[in-house]
Amino acid sequence: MALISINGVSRVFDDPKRKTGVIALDDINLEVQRNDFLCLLGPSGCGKSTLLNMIAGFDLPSAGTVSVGGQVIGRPGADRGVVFQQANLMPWLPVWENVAFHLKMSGAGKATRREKSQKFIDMVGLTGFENYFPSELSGGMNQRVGIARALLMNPEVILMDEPFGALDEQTRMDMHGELIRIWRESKSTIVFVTHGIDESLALGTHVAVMTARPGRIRELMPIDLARPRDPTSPAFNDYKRHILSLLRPENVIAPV
Ligand SMILES: Nc1ncnc2c1ncn2[C@@H]1O[C@H](COP(=O)(O)OP(=O)(O)OP(=O)(O)O)[C@@H](O)[C@H]1O
Repeated sequence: MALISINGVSRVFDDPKRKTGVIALDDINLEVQRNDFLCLLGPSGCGKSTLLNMIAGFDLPSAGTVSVGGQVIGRPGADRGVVFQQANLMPWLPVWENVAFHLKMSGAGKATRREKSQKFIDMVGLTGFENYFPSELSGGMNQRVGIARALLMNPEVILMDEPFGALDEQTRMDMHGELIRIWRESKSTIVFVTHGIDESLALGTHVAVMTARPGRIRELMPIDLARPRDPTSPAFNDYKRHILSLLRPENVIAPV
């Protein structure tokens, strides 16, 4: 059985100003297996975040269902960890307290929080920075704290909404390598929103290409590329050309 099942999901937002509705998602059907790394790829406004928010339980479909582990999602839960574009850390708390934030909310004592956070601080490569504050860290390091915070709850699924969108190119590429290592070590299942074709091909075991207005899945493709992935390889560029043809069907690039 798939870990995540999205069945006939549509989402219509009211637009009271224009007295009409915006069809953000139209009849989405997708399955994500345990340990998949699915990238949701598409142009701005195609409904990627809306779909991710429904898996997270922040929003509900207008029609259809989203299930995780066989349970229909109706609200957020500890089985789903979320990482946003901004790490949303508490600036007044050191790294280890930010990582253990959800444990504090559930009433765990300081010694337990400190101990449990260490494994994940080590996993994201922040050993030695436990007592630093977010303002003392780079953007990439702050995102690592956000990832460690999501991992600590041992979620079934990690949901990431353009988590590296605000990082420079070099840091983003470094973070791709780190995330793949973390994904393998933690044996997690990841759904990752991006509008970057290269990013989706660097990361995904699968890429779901979406089209805009109304948002639909144009194609779900398994990515059969060895890791570490080489963005200059012919196979990588074959995938890229195919994705471009899906995103811009009127503008197909001839093979070279
Ligand atoms: N709360 C809302 N109320 C009304 N319309 C909304 C709301 N949230 C999203 N939309 C609309 O739904 C569509 C999809 O938005 P969404 O943010 O999911 O797209 P996206 O693919 O994640 O875009 P981006 O890459 O720019 O973040 C857009 O047309 C957007 O304007």
